[in-house]
Amino acid sequence: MYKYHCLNPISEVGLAQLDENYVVTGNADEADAILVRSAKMHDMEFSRNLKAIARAGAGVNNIPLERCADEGIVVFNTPGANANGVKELVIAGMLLAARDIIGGINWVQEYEEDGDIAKITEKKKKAFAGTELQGKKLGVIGLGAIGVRVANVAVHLGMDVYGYDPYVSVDAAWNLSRSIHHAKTVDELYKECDYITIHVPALDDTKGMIDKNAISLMKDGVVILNLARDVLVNQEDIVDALVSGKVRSYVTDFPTKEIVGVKNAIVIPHLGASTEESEDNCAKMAAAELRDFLENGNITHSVNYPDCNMGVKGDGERITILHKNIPNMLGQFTTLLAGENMNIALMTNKSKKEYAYTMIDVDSEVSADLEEQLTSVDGVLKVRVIR
Ligand SMILES: NC(=O)c1ccc[n+]([C@@H]2O[C@H](COP(=O)([O-])OP(=O)(O)OC[C@H]3O[C@@H](n4cnc5c(N)ncnc54)[C@H](O)[C@@H]3O)[C@@H](O)[C@H]2O)c1
Ligand SMILES: O=C(O)CC[C@@H](O)C(=O)O
Repeated sequence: MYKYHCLNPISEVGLAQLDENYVVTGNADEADAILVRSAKMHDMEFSRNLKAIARAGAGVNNIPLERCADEGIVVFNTPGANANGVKELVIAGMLLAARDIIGGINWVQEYEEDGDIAKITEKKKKAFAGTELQGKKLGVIGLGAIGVRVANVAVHLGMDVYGYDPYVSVDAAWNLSRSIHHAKTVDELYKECDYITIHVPALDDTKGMIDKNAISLMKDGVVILNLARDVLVNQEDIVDALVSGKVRSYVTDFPTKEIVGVKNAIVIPHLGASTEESEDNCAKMAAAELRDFLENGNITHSVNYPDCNMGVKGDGERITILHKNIPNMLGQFTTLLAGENMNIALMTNKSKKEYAYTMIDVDSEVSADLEEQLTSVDGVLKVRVIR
């Protein structure tokens, strides 16, 4: 029986996949796995029993990834599972910036009781007029699950689209419309585009990438959209640019104390992934990743350990070892198994940066003593025997 703990509400459709072998617990310290959305986990202490954290979503900047890796906790995310939801909100954001739809609706509500509303409307509506998206240049920074979808749909809206992503994956490149211009530098995109939307993770080299220097390269009256993370855009610089009129509108999914209430900031309360479909997709993928890891030891879509798959565990026992990616680990493991006269039926080892994972199927029972010896090998972070 495995225990899981939810730090945020997780869609029931996903949780339903955790069958009779799973029970929810309100106590994170006794959980084998944690499911989370945006709850901040940096200050949390993790119990030795915790094996995995699944982020039902894409961004993992709320989780201390390296500390988890050092403590032998595998962190998963759900790539692409909410990308369509975010894409649709980006398009809505562009439309809200192009015309003063929000101002117009608010104005109508003020006249709710007025019998002459139809007549006044025709007089006043010009105050809320705007422009169309067709024919405008859109720059997409980050061509991952969301960026590719936004770029492709913008092409269908008649926009001239520029994409920038120095690390674009082969899959993403295949999915990208051929009519999208490849910006070789982000500065080129800044200089060309009327709308700029950012879809990169919050990393050391992306935090604050849209600052006063970047903004100074952009066209006067540019619209910037940020449905990725607040920290990607320097908050003081964007406020200054809105006040001066250099930036016509800033659409963000991240309310901060600096941006809320600033004229021409369209601030959405982090609704990008808040659709039934995205919530279900993320929860289903997260639950499936956790099950496969807890029951078979397989790792899919981890952000701090390598992906590794030896299929469904058979009748024999499976040893899984999370360890540092340093020389001679496999040699030490196999020597210890040989010392116990154990036959290895199947073995896989994968590494990712400083961390590695070894899975070993054996034909006989793993003793507590062998488990202890494997755990004591220098560089081993966690050993688990799936029986
Ligand atoms: N508002 C929301 O509710 C919501 C929902 C999902 C994701 N997000 C945010 O959006 C981000 C992107 O999501 P995704 O699903 O598209 O992720 P993804 O991992 O599929 O794509 C990210 C892309 O950014 C690129 N990239 C990384 N560094 C870059 C740089 N310096 N310059 C240009 N490109 C760079 C990567 O190569 C990758 O292609 C997430 O990390 C998350 O922070 C927000
Ligand atoms: O869980 C959410 O609502 C937001 C998720 C989003 O920020 C993500 O990075 O996937």
